[in-house]
Amino acid sequence: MNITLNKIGRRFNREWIFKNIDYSFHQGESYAILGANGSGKSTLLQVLNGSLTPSAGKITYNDGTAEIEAENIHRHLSLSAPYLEVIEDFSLNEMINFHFKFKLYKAGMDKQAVTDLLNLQGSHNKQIKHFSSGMKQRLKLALAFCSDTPLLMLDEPTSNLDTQGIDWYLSLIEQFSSGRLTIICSNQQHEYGFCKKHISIADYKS
Ligand SMILES: Nc1ncnc2c1ncn2[C@@H]1O[C@H](COP(=O)(O)OP(=O)(O)OP(=O)(O)O)[C@@H](O)[C@H]1O
Repeated sequence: MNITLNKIGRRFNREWIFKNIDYSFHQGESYAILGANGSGKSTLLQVLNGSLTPSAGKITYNDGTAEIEAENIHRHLSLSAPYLEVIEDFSLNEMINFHFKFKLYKAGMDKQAVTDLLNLQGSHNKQIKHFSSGMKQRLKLALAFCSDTPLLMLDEPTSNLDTQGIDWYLSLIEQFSSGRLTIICSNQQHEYGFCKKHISIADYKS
């Protein structure tokens, strides 16, 4: 999947969060969207994933053979973000079943492999509302990484993770990001150190 931004801007009421972004994201590359708290990283990610419309400019998605409509881009992407909720009343088992009704497993993965990856074998029937914040974060990441989509979008991927969790996240990057277009919103170097391309929101304020 390739994404092309042509003079993209987004405002809330009268306040422009960013303006005039001309940029191309390419399949197989990893990008970090960087900036201070409140600068507009999540807003840009939401524009990129089709959940917010741009206030100016044009966004184009192309899978290498054809253009994809913005309203259909959600089928091609996996997202992990603080504002993306898991279903608290579901058990782990139900959450995994539910998620993979809409997405295919990455090659070699199935429900057992996802549970093994989470290291939560004893928690199949535990309700997600009883998970710790770190366990919930691991679940969101595992669902995103293990879904067979060309686009992987991660907003603050290591929030609520301890040192071990951060190493685990980096191992998922190694194992599951190859060949995908990966876009990460972050202001923590350990989350995006492997990204070769950086987009600084501060460059698009005027
Ligand atoms: N729905 C909304 N209505 C009005 N303003 C909004 C809305 N969503 C975001 N904003 C504003 O847009 C700006 C950018 O917010 P955004 O969440 O994109 O920043 P961020 O860089 O991701 O921040 P953080 O690092 O704290 O997560 C902030 O000033 C925020 O208050």
